[in-house]
Amino acid sequence: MSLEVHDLTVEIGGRRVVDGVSFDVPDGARLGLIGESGSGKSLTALAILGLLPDGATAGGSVRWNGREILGLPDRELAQLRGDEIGIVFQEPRTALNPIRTVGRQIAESIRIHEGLSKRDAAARAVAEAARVALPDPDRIVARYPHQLSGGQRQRVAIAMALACRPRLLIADEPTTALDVTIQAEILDLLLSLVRDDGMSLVFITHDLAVLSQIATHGVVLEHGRVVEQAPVAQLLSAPASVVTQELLRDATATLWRPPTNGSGAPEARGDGSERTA
Ligand SMILES: Nc1ncnc2c1ncn2[C@@H]1O[C@H](COP(=O)(O)OP(=O)(O)OP(=O)(O)O)[C@@H](O)[C@H]1O
Repeated sequence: MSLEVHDLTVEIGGRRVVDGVSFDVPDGARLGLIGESGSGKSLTALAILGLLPDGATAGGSVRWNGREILGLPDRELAQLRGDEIGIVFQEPRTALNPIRTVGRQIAESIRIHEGLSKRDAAARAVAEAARVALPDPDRIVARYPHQLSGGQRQRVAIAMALACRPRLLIADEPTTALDVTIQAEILDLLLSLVRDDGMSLVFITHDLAVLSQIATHGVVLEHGRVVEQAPVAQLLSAPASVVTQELLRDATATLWRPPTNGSGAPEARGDGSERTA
């Protein structure tokens, strides 16, 4: 199933904050949307998902599996989200209900979409907790979000997003709120889950180092416009735009440094699998 975004615009209060963004995500592809804060990454994702804030309007075209989904009724979009398109946001605290156990929340997202009995969904919740490598899944499902670490909460949010095996995952800065070691673990987890299922991925980040670990293709945004789009290996080794050059300079050195190939130019396999120290 493919996602085709064509000439997408978003206006808020008469201001055009996404201005003619186009990109394709073929079945199983992993694409990164990258840019500085305020460049329009989140609003692009929210427009695709039909989750724009009140007062924002979208134009252009978003086709999912050949079908236009921009402007679909809320009900149909809600069904699409969760059935076929999963979402993970930056701050798992806001995605999780503080007064429900994490097992119940995972089970609910399965029940809504698959119509399982409570008992079957509870059993599946344990399996899904194990799938995202939560420790002691049998017992952790009985805990509340505040009893988990930030990384564990993000694993729960990922379990909820992927429980119904969506074909596309949209992840908006899912590791930004976490410390560097946990960030790397969550990236590894996401990459293996996405690969195992052959899912497509749209991954939003402001960090080229993070992008290089998870995506094969990058779309660089500035002021709501695409300034460059290329395989990640090319963005790393021959960034064409000033924006990408600056993103390369600012990439988190603690996680990743471009290896030198003698000429001083960075190398990358571009499949997102390398993690050099
Ligand atoms: N609810 C809103 N009301 C008004 N303006 C908004 C709203 N949300 C975003 N904007 C504006 O739209 C522009 C793009 O915002 P967006 O959140 O998409 O950027 P971003 O690249 O995701 O940034 P960040 O990395 O900080 O999340 C920014 O100028 C922002 O100020």
